Amino acid sequence: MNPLSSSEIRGNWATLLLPVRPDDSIDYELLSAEVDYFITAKVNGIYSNGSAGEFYAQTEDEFDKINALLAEKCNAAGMSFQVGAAHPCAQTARERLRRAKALRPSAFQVTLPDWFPPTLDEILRFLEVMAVEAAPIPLIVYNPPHAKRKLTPAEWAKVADRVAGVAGMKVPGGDEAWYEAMRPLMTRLSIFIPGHFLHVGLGHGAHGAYSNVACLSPKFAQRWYELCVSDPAAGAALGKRIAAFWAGNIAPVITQHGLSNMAADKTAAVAGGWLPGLTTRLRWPYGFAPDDLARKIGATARAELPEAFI
Ligand SMILES: N[C@@H](CC=O)C(=O)O
Repeated sequence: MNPLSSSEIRGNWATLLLPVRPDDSIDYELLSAEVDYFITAKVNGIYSNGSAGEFYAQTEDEFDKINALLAEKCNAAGMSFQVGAAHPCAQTARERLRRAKALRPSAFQVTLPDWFPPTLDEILRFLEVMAVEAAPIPLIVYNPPHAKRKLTPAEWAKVADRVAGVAGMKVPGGDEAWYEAMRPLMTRLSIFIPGHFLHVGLGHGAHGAYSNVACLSPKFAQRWYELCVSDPAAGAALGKRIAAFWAGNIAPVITQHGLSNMAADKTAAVAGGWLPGLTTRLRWPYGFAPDDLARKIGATARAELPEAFI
């Protein structure tokens, strides 16, 4: 694929959830079926190695195999794709990015160095080097709610000024004041907020979501994004129902059951039922939701959001 510019990175992007067998090995056949499904669903793009792709729990051989599979299928289908070259160790992240460059992704996703919270200078030094390594392929900075260091709007402005290779971000979003502070950056950086707040983010000028709603149903998430663009009022009305379903059913996987964000994403995917064989299992040592919880959430989803299952 060709590298994408910040203004081209928009819409509904699906995360490549890692299918894990009971013995903790990766089910590559199911991974391959998953990529095929996303291509058929005509999502705006696919990305590997977000949290639900479990980038932090892969050997380097596994990283290479997963991303080669994604790239081969996406390059053949003309589907935009991003490679998550993230790793808590900056040196390993740089090696991942170097090896994956030959796969010709549309962009790379990186997280910030993790062990000790980095200063802004350290963050800029990290991103400058990663951007030079990646060029001409741009970087997306994945700065999730649980990151040790969360960038403020003023710090994002410094990143944009100093590192031209950063094209976008994947962030939790914020309130009115946050969107107001981010407004000057919206023509320079692609801003992606959480999937279940897509309607709110788009209404404030954000560009899309690396989407947890696409975990529940990739096709529905795509239709909803397109509705938000063609008919913002109808998109917002549907968005309110999606957000209510999320608050009542998916968020409690984290807030009541004490599981991780990636456990919630996999629970949503199993509830959606679009990839037979996928389970809620995460790689050792992380806990995951029992299958009957996912089934129960799936039944609620079919009652509360029937249009997600047509
Ligand atoms: N945390 C997620 C976002 C989408 O569900 C990921 O990147 O995997």
